[in-house]
Amino acid sequence: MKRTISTDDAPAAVGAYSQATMNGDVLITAGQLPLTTDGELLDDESVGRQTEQCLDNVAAILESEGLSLDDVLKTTVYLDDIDDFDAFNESYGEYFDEDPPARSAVGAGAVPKGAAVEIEAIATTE
Ligand SMILES: C=C(N)C(=O)O
Repeated sequence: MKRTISTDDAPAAVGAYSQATMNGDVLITAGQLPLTTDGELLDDESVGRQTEQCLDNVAAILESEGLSLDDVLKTTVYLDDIDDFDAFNESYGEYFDEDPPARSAVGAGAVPKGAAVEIEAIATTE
């Protein structure tokens, strides 16, 4: 049965979606923007810093269910500008330096709220 995840340790949704949903062993996060828990959008920061904030938010959601980034099977990354790929990739690699999850990264052309990057993850408790 589906259940929704909500934690104050990650930014609130900016629309009609849950921070994450879970069914059985599988947790799926919503796309995380570079928002702080106070709702501040780090759109003036570098793409590397924005990537860190997105992944900090993913990690906080996972941790609210006793999981960590090590439990991530797959991420999907939306870049406003695919030319930011190398800078994004450098920061991303600091979070997943061993046995990284599968990943898709696309140049989306635009990301909500004018962010440079949005990251979602699928994780499992298994
Ligand atoms: C930021 C989002 N995840 C959304 O608007 O769906």
